[in-house]
Amino acid sequence: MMMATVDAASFDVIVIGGGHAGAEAAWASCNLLREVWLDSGGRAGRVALVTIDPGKTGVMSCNPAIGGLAKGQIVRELDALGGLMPLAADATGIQFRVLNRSKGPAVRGPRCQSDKYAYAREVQRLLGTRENLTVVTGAVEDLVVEGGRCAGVGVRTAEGVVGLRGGAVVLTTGTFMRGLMHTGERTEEGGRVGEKPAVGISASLAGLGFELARLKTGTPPRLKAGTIDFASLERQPGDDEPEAFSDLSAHPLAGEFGLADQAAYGRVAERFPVLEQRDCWITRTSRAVHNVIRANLERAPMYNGQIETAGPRYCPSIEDKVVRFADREAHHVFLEPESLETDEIYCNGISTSLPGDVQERVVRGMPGCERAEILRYGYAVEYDMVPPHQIDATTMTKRLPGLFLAGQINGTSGYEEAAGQGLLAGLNAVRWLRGEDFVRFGREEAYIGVLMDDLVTKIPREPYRMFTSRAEHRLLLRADNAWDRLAGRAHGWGLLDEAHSALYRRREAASLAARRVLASATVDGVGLGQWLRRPDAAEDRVAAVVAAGSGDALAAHGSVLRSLIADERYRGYIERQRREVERLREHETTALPTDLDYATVSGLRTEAALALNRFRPATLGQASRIEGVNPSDLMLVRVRVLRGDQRRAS
Ligand SMILES: Cc1cc2nc3c(=O)[nH]c(=O)nc-3n(C[C@H](O)[C@H](O)[C@H](O)COP(=O)(O)OP(=O)(O)OC[C@H]3O[C@@H](n4cnc5c(N)ncnc54)[C@H](O)[C@@H]3O)c2cc1C
Ligand SMILES: NC(=O)c1ccc[n+]([C@@H]2O[C@H](COP(=O)([O-])OP(=O)(O)OC[C@H]3O[C@@H](n4cnc5c(N)ncnc54)[C@H](O)[C@@H]3O)[C@@H](O)[C@H]2O)c1
Repeated sequence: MMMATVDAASFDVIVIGGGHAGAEAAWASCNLLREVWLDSGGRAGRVALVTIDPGKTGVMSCNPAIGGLAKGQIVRELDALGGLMPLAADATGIQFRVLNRSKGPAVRGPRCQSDKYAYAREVQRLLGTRENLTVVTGAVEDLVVEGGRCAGVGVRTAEGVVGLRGGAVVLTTGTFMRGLMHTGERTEEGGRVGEKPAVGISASLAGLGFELARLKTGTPPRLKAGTIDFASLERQPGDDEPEAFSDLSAHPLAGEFGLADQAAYGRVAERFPVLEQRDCWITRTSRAVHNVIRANLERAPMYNGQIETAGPRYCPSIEDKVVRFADREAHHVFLEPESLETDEIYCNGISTSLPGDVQERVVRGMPGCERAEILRYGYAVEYDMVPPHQIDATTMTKRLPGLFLAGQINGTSGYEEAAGQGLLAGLNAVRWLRGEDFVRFGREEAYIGVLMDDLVTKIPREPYRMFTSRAEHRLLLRADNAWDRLAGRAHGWGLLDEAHSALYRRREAASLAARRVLASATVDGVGLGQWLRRPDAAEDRVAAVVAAGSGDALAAHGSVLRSLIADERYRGYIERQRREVERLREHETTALPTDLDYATVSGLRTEAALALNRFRPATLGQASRIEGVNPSDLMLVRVRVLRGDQRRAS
C-alpha cells in the first residue's frame, strides 16, 4: 500500500471519480458550499474532483440513454434536488419518449436517447460553471486516515504522488477498481475500453479493513449506421411533444428567472429540445442466431469459467438470455444512434462478451443487419466493489467516518442509480462537515430512498438496478410529483442554486393557486375535481380552466398541472398508501443502537443475530427488511431496545 503524505492542497470535499456518481457529488457539494462559509475562513467551500482522465468526465460507458422505467423517476428526483443529470440530458437528448405513457402515472418513465459525446461535454461544461471546483488529474491510490476519520487522499499524478487534505472524501470508482475486460478468450486490464484500471485503491480499502467483492457487467457491439438497411426495419420515433427531465428546461418563466443569462441554463432555457431529434429502430434475434450462440457457449467467458463473478440478471447478456429463456424464439433489439456527430449505432439487447467472430455472426443474423459492420465489439468488465452493508443509508461508511461511497462501487448498475447516490453523498458529506444531521430519504419519499434502503439491507448477488416494482409506495413516487416531494426539503438544505430556488418559490405559489381553482371551478356543470377524473378529460382543457381561474401561467403549466391531476385522479389509492406509510412509521423511526451485539439479545435466532450484526441497521424498519430476520426476531430486538431506553432513562 502506498503511503502518501498530506501536503498543502486542502479541500472541504474531495470527490474521487468523474463518472455519473462523482459528477453529481461534486455538483451538489459545490452548490451547498457556494456561499461564503465562515468555518472556512470567510471563503466559499472548496471541492476537488480527482479523476484519472478529466476529458472522460460524464462519459456514458454503455448505453447512450438517460432515464427509462423507474430510472426516469430518479432523474426527475435529481431535478427537484437541483441535480446535474437532468440538465445535461435535456441539453443533449436526441430522442425523448415517455415509456408506459398509456399506463398509470406511477409507472410512466421519461427516457431520452442521448448524444453521448455531447452529454459528456455538457457535464464537463456544467461542472466548469462552478467556481469553487478544482479538477485534479490522477488516480487515487491511498486513503489517508487521521484521528479515526478519512482526512485526505494520495493521488498518483504525472508528476508523482501528491497528497490532498480533505474534510470529507466521496469515493466513486465505478467499474475501474482492478477492472478486467473480457472479449471471448481475450482479457485486458482496464476500467472501460481504452482506459486503464484503478489499481492501488483496492489494496488501500482492504488495508483499512473493508470487505471487497467482485461483480461484472457487459456492453453490446456498436455498428456502422451506413451498413444497416433501416428501410426494412420498424421505426421507433420519439414523442411528438418531447417532455424535458428538468422543470427549468424551456420554462415559461425563463425570462423572469434570468435563466437564459446564466451559464448553466442558457441552452435549455432558450429552446427544448436543443438538438436535432432522431429515430431508433427495432430488429430481433432469431432461432438461428440463438443456435450460433449456443454452439459457442464454451468460448463465452461467463460459461467457460473465465469469469466467475455475478452479472446483471435484469440486463442480461444475450448468451445469458439464450440459456435462461431457452424456449424464446427471438429477443427484441433496439438500434439506437449514439451521436449526431458519428455514425455509431448501439445494439440495445445484445450485450455480450463472446469472441468477435461470433459477435459478427450474431449481428449479421438480425434483419436489416445482414451487411452490418461492427465498429466496436461488445465486452464484459469485472471490477471490485464494496458490499454495501458497510455503508449507512446516508452513503457514509460505518468503518471510516468522513468516507462516503457512491455509484457502481456500492454494487449498483446504471447511470441514474449512480447519480442518485452521488447527489446524496455530496449532500451528506457537506452536512457531516458542518455538523448537521444526515439526510436519509424514506422509501415513501423517493426512489433514491428505496435504492439506499435496499442497498443497506440486501446481499448484493448481482448489480442492482432500479425497477418500479421495488417501490411499495409507487403512487407516491411519481415522475410528475418529484418537485412536490423533494424541492422544499432541498431548498431548506441550501442544495438548490438560485435558478432552482427561484422556480421552487414561484412554483409553490402557482401550485396553491391551481389547487384553489380545483376546489372551486366547475366544468360541464360538475366540479373540476370530479370532471377531471373522467377518462376523457383532456389535460389542455384542465389547463385552460386553471389558467383562467388563477390568472397564473405557471399554475397551468404541465410541470405543476400533471401532478395536480394525478393526485386528484388517484386520490383514494394515494390516501390508502399514505395510511400504510403512517402505520409503518413507528418502525421507521425507532433507531437501533449502532453498538448493540445482537448475539446478546435473548431468544434471538443465530441466523438473525448474524445478519443483524453484519448489516447493523439504523432503524427497526431497516432491520425488518434484512434477509434472515423474521417478525418474531424483530419483536425481540424491539423489546431489548425499549428496555435499554428505559434503563438509560432511570
Ligand atoms: C462495459 C460496461 C457496460 C455497462 N453496461 C451498462 C448498461 O448497459 N447500462 C447501465 O446503466 N450501466 C452500464 N454500465 C455501468 C455504468 O457505466 C455505470 O453504472 C455508471 O457509469 C456508474 O457510474 P459511476 O459514477 O459509479 O462510475 P463510472 O461511470 O464507471 O465512473 C468512474 C469514474 O471514476 C474514475 N476513477 C475510478 N477509480 C479512480 C481512482 N482510483 N482515482 C481517480 N479516479 C478514479 C474513472 O476514471 C471514472 O471517471 C456499464 C459499464 C461498462 C464499463
Ligand atoms: N449494467 C449493465 O450491465 C446493464 C446492461 C444493460 C442494461 N443496463 C441498464 O438497463 C437499461 C437498458 O435496459 P432496458 O432495455 O430494459 O431499458 P431501457 O430504458 O433502455 O428500455 C426499457 C424498455 O423501453 C423500450 N425501449 C428501449 N429502447 C427504446 C427506444 N430506443 N425507443 C423506444 N422504446 C425503447 C423497450 O420496451 C425496453 O425494454 C439501460 O438504461 C441500463 O441502465 C445495465
